[in-house]
Amino acid sequence: MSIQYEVEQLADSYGVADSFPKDFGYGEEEADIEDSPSASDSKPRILLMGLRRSGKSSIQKVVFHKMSPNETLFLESTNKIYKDDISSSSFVNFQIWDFPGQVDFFDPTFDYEMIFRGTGALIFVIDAQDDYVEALGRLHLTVSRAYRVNPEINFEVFIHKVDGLSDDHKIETQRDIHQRANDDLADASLEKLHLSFYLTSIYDHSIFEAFSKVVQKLIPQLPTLENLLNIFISNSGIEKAFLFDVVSKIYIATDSSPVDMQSYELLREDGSGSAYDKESMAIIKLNNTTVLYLKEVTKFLALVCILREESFERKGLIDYNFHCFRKAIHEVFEVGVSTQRSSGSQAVGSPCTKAVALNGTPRNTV
Ligand SMILES: Nc1nc2c(ncn2[C@@H]2O[C@H](COP(=O)(O)OP(=O)(O)OP(=O)(O)O)[C@@H](O)[C@H]2O)c(=O)[nH]1
Repeated sequence: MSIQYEVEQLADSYGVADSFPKDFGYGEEEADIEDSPSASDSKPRILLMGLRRSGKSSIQKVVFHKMSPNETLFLESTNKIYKDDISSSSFVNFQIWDFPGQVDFFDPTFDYEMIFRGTGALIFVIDAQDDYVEALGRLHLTVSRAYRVNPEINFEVFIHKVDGLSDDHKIETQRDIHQRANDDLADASLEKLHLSFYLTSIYDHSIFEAFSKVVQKLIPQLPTLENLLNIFISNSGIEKAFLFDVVSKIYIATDSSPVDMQSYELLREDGSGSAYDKESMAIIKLNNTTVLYLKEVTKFLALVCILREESFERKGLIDYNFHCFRKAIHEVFEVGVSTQRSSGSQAVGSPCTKAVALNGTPRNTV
């Protein structure tokens, strides 16, 4: 009946927290670009690059700073590298570096080797509403340089502003960009360099979905989180479950059943950060006999489940399983973070008191 045994086994057997990156994304927003390479190496970094006006700053503001898409019309051009450390407000403890469109690799003051060495993912944004020939040239130059410095980088191409394109046009644009970008790589004997493509727009859920996937690739605990979600839903009669970053509303993990876009759009309406605390929960009955169930997992993570009304009759079981699930999630992350923060205020005590939220905020668990 319960999942306690299974989740405990899983949490125990996984080398979990040991693999948590030390200094997982902490850094000073105003930190200088000339950070020492060793310090930069330890901070997982997502770079946002692309031509001028392709939409880089808009993406960052909409996903991580709750800017409404219409407000981005008034964004000024970025003239220097803008570093955004989102670790204090979000589970996603990464730095995002928004690069001005005109970055010049041949400028001797631009130490791209140092930058690429500490990079986890490089997102290259292409404006699909514009002529993209120049962007493709820039993409090739950028990824080939980055790959030579650090072949471990995940290369992600956002074919952006697709809200202005018809469905047919979207597919054709993606096919064409995919083909040309890979042809360019083949010509340079860089077949091993893998590019992932996403169709995105800040005017709908697609930018959140794409960012979720980019971030998930950088979370070493992802398979464990997916396993825990699978165990949780199969023992609780739940159809689909997502672990959401409360602030950005990107999802950190989901169970292994397919993601239905309509569900995801629905979920974006929930989990808003401001009034969110340990007691937070929501049960929303949707008129199509489906229930949306939201619970706090950590200060930065919420579990959102979709289930049938009749399954919800066993709410006691679901709540008990959730309790075990939540405990396991805390265990997955706590050791690495508490080791990392051992010089901080929280003491390493019994398993019930030492847990910390995922980005290091001390808190008590049940
Ligand atoms: N239609 C549409 N417009 C977008 C989208 N994303 C961004 N824009 C618009 O594109 C314009 C440029 O956006 P920015 O975010 O300033 O572009 P940037 O790449 O940061 O530009 P630089 O700072 O010059 O490098 C703005 O007017 C945005 O409103 C999108 O998904 N769809």
